[in-house]
Amino acid sequence: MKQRFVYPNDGPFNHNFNWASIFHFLRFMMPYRKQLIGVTALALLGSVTQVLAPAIIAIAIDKAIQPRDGEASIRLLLMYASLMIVLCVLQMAVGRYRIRRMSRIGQQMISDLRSTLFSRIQSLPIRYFNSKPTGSIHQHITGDIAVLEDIIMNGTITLLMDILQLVGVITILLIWNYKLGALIMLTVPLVFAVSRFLRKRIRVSFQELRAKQACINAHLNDSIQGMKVTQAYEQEEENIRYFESINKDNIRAWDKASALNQLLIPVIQLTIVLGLIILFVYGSYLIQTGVMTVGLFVGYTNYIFNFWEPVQRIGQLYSQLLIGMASSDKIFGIIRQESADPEVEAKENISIKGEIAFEQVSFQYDNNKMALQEIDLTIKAGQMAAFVGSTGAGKSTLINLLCRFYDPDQGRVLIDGTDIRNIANDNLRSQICLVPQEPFIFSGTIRDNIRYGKLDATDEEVKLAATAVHAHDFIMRLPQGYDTPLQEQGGMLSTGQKQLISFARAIIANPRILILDEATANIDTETERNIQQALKALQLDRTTVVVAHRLSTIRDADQIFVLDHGKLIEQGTHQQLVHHVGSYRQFIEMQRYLAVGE
Ligand SMILES: Nc1ncnc2c1ncn2[C@@H]1O[C@H](COP(=O)(O)OP(=O)(O)OP(=O)(O)O)[C@@H](O)[C@H]1O
Repeated sequence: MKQRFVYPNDGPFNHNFNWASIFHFLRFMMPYRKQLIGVTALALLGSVTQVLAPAIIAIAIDKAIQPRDGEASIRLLLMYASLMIVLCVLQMAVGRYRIRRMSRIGQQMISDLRSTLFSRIQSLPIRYFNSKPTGSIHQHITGDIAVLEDIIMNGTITLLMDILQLVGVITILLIWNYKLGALIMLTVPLVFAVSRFLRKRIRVSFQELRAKQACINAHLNDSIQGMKVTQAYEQEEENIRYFESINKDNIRAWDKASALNQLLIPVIQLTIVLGLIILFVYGSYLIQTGVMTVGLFVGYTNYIFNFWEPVQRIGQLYSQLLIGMASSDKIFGIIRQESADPEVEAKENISIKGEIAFEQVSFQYDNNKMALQEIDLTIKAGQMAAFVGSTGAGKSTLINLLCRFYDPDQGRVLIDGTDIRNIANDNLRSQICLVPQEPFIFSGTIRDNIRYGKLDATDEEVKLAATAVHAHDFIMRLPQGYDTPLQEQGGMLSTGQKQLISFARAIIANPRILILDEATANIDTETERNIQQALKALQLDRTTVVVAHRLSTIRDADQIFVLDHGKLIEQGTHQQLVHHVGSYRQFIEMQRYLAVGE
């Protein structure tokens, strides 16, 4: 099927172990070290009982069953049986307690990790989000964390117990009869060779599986966000078909990965049979020659299974560890990312008056195309300035630099004469407020949405802000007024109403510099009038920068800057610019023409 959607892959995971991630993971475990040592001790106890059981059976056969000493044998047998019962009960009790403790520690660790990851994501530079599909970030917070959760809760402790069991079994096998022990383990290199052969293939196949899952996530995200467009263009069937195809790809990738992962099992079963043959041939000889007892022979039979069982589990855990390694690589990769403002302590905290200056500013995004070239402009404190220009001219890019979502490649952006790179981001952003083109509505009430601009605002302040931007009347007409719950993206509100709410949110924040990325959407005349009046209220007593699409909004602007292909080509007041033959005049004429046409 033709690839309709392109979701960037997270990149291959080529190495077996990324030491930086392992180190980071261990550092992350440090606060839990005492609890983990406790759980490890319990695991050790569990393994000891597991390892001792076949030895006790072997001794019971040799010392109590074989001698047939009547009552003395029965007493000994009862003693060994009681020992076995005590060991089993101990193993069960310790196992249950260990699992409960480990789940609690694991949950705490995962909860900490999730919070650390979430707070790191909050402080990442905007550039990071441009290069990542939202679905892939979801995958890290949900899917990758779930993988690590599984490994922390089950994988690590099982691995530890299996290793302890192996060490115990090997020690006993060699102590009892080192020649027989060594012979039985002759097949170990064969298993290693096969697992080495499979390792790379398993890794690649699990990596493919992960990529398919990320693709499903990304497509789900796109489909839900773009539902209106999908339904408007009747693309539902096509979307379902595409989803089914990537869903099938996912199943195929899973089949392949799990088939490869299972390949080790028959090899291990074969080695168990080989081990048993060696034991039966050489063991019988040792019994005949009196070197070995029947009890030890039975003990060896049990230990052969006890030896290969953990090897098989470790083999299967290996692929789980590889997936976990890929997940931890992604998670700690994000945590290691530099935040948008890494040297925050060294920065100035200033009280902003509101003068803005761009000094010889040039900038390009990652696509190497110049978005801004040598921009020089100054906006005095308290002025209203407007950026005008055709689509792609660089207006939003200027705003992005002013909010410090990006830093210029050349030149400086200054506020009150200070380079904004020297102002702490939270200090800067607490005094700058951006009202984006697409007003964002969070899940919550209207009151919560307005209060987002000032979390400790009183109900009265919320009402005052809404009144100032002419939103109060429409809010009061809603059934629950300010307590009307809004779903994400504010589905029940009109575009204009959403915009008024985001204006109220801005005015309640009372910033020194207000940036308005004006909506391009057509709105009715009444809402337009409301918005015009709201804008006037917003501009009082602060510097305002407007990215203007409707030129009617900026007639009174103190300065208008006209951009074209990233360059500043005209500047002045409306009066100055309309009397000059240039781009601004062309825009005005074009809008007049379109308005008459309507
Ligand atoms: N995130 C980005 N990554 C790469 N290039 C970008 C990005 N955002 C914008 N650009 C490019 O930078 C240039 C300026 O874009 P910008 O968004 O600043 O224009 P604009 O004047 O605000 O346009 P519009 O009026 O359509 O919003 C364009 O060529 C655009 O393709």
